[in-house]
Amino acid sequence: MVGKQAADPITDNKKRRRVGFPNLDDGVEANECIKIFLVGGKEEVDAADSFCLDPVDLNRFFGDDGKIYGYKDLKITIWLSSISFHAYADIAFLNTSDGGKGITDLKSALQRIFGESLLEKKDDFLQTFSTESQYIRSVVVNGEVLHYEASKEHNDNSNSHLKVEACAVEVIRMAVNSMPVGQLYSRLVPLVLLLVDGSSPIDITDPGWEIYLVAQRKADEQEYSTLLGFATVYRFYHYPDSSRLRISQILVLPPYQGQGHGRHLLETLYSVAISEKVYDVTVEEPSDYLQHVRTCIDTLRLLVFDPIQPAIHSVVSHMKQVKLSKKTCSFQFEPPASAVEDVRRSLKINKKQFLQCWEVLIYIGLDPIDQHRENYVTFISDRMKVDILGKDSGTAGKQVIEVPNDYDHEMTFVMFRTPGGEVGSIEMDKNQASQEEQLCQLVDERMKEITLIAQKASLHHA
Ligand SMILES: CC(=O)SCCNC(=O)CCNC(=O)[C@H](O)C(C)(C)COP(=O)(O)OP(=O)(O)OC[C@H]1O[C@@H](n2cnc3c(N)ncnc32)[C@H](O)[C@@H]1OP(=O)(O)O
Repeated sequence: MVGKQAADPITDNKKRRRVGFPNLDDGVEANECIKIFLVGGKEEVDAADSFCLDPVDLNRFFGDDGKIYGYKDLKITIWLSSISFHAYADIAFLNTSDGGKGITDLKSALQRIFGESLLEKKDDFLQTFSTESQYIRSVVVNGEVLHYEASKEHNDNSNSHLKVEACAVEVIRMAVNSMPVGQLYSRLVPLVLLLVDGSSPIDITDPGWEIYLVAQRKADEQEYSTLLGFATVYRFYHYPDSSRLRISQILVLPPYQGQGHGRHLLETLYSVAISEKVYDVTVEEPSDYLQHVRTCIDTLRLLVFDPIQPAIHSVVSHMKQVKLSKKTCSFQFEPPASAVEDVRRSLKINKKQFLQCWEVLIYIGLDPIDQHRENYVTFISDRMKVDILGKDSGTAGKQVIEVPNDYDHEMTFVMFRTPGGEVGSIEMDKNQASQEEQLCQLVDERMKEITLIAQKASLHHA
């Protein structure tokens, strides 16, 4: 025995290791083993060039660590119909074994995303392309058509079945708390969960919710065949006799993004707000890209809104003539209260959004910006300081501290006042240096956003 031990140490070590850590299962991240395809017909299921979705984060549906356990070589392929919004999951693996972390219940995890629209049998799923081919049409038949836009042909590289060819695109408005519409929304929930960051489903029984569907039909046909996108909007009461519209979720299906449908949907919502004399329109936690599209639209609307042109002109000419110092200046760079009110009343743009656009309007007014860039950056930097620190940001005894925050760079600062306003000078110097650095970084980012929006807006305005 002694001789054998001495002769075969490797085998023995291996055995010991196995006893210590029996079949340890590292699991696999949901993001790595699940692929979801959006398909518009039977023939696209299993086809090599189907349209693959890019979900924000699949891991969040799978436990605390986002992992799936107990499967060897797991591959999950999900087909999501863009006709009826049913889904089917093809789950393939070599074998299952409990490696200490159990065997993940895939069916219930997938149901948390896809709910009742997840069908068990592939044949049933394939059948929906014929049995439910008129699904969208049957839902929107009683809807109110708000907008007509003859769409152009797009020569992009997207999947041919999902491409919007010569067709008519309309926005159709419906209350969510009616049977067919509530059911359609329920079938759209998986797309909302997968593609709208941080979203959760709306309450389809609440009469305050409306859905605005972007639907397309072929030019030579009367019936709608494809849903391109949608927005859910809540109507809040506003004292004494009006309402506010809040856009909660807006989604253009990925194959149709970047073709102007999001823009048209927002423009339609604004025209509803204007014609129904609502107080204003707000957007619930807009993503960066939606905020970009929204600010492009609003800037274009503001560029042709006469009542505010004198106020823009006054700020622009002051900025062209005077060198702004970093110190506080008595000139009023903000839009006057009357302009804020005119913009809200006529265009339904709320004050916060107007201030975002105001910066772009001043930038465009200074064109060509080069010789006024320094002044403009001071203006932006001062505005950001006020946003972050409050009006009296120059006062001693206030500091900015950084707070981890997943949502918004601009919210990562908190101001606090130290007791008696006294802070150790070395400590203060360090903090101020890093505050300055961080502020510079935020100003840089904001300058990039403004430049991009100004370029787009000038292009469309010209
Ligand atoms: C409150 C919330 O819901 S936050 C979450 C928002 N939703 C999401 O993030 C989900 C995923 N994203 C989406 O659904 C969409 O991308 C949206 C809703 C954000 C924007 O909708 P889209 O249809 O993609 O935007 P749209 O096409 O109108 O405008 C985007 C770009 O297309 C350009 N465009 C406009 N019209 C056309 C056209 N006819 N042809 C080609 N491009 C066009 C615009 O100039 C714009 O370009 P830019 O980004 O370079 O400025």
